[in-house]
Amino acid sequence: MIRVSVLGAGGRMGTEVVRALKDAQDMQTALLLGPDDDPAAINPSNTDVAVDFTSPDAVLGNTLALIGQGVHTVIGTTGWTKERLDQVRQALDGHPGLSVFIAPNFAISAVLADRFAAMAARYFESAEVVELHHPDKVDAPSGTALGTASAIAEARRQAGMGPMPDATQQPDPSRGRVVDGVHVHAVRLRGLNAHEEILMGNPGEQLTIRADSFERVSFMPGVLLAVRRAGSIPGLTVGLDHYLF
Ligand SMILES: NC(=O)C1=CN([C@@H]2O[C@H](COP(=O)(O)OP(=O)(O)OC[C@H]3O[C@@H](n4cnc5c(N)ncnc54)[C@H](OP(=O)(O)O)[C@@H]3O)[C@@H](O)[C@H]2O)C=CC1
Ligand SMILES: O=C(O)C1=N[C@H](C(=O)O)C[C@H](O)C1
Repeated sequence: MIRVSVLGAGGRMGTEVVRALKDAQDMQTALLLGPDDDPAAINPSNTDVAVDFTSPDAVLGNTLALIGQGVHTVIGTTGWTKERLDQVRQALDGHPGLSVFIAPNFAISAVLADRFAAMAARYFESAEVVELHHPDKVDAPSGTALGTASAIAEARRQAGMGPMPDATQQPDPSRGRVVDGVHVHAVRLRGLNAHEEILMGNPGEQLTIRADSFERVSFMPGVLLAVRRAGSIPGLTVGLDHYLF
């Protein structure tokens, strides 16, 4: 049995993870932590894998604490930057064999959408990303959209493509956040869950790639896969594609 502790267990994702763990034959819940609990309560004597769905403010501190405790960690929480990832890598240096796995998105639809976007990017002059979420989400743009934009930018770089056409000139234009040269737009609307649309255009044609997570259960197969694979790739791994393709 894999003993799994959950940080953020009372949240929207944490609740769903606890439910999924109860249904998984090969897993058992260990500690369930909320914002007032000390992540250092989690250690190898009570936990094989810790899962974090907390908040962008809390996740780095939790991760460093869990590395210090020598516990494999699976993270869905957003808020990662290059600098923060470097801090995790540095902390892992002293812990050979330990793994930290971060997935901006655990839904297969979103992972595939990203992959398709990276494949398509070199063939289109223009590309923009629109993410649409429930209005209780604290960060914008979504971690998924940031990853998608970077993947598109990298594919364009590899293909030797220049900047996208854009004649916008007014002093205070509304064109979303520019991530690595790719415009990313965020919609917050009651009734939505988690959705992403990747738009690509050429003269006279357009490709739209869309992923919809209507319910949080859509993330659970990916979370359970990452828990089962914890420790299989030592160090820091970002993206469910590492376990899927
Ligand atoms: N990778 C993926 O596939 C997905 C990622 N996410 C990401 O997961 C994160 C959580 O989302 P969601 O569940 O909707 O958010 P919620 O706000 O519903 O849940 C977060 C929970 O974490 C708790 N919390 C905050 N700080 C700490 C802490 N230091 N230690 C333990 N618990 C803490 C909160 O408590 P309190 O409310 O009392 O502060 C809350 O219960 C977000 O970053 C979101 O973007 C979401 C869906 C899918
Ligand atoms: O907060 C959410 O809900 C989600 N967050 C993740 C993100 O920011 O990409 C994943 C998914 O979009 C749902």
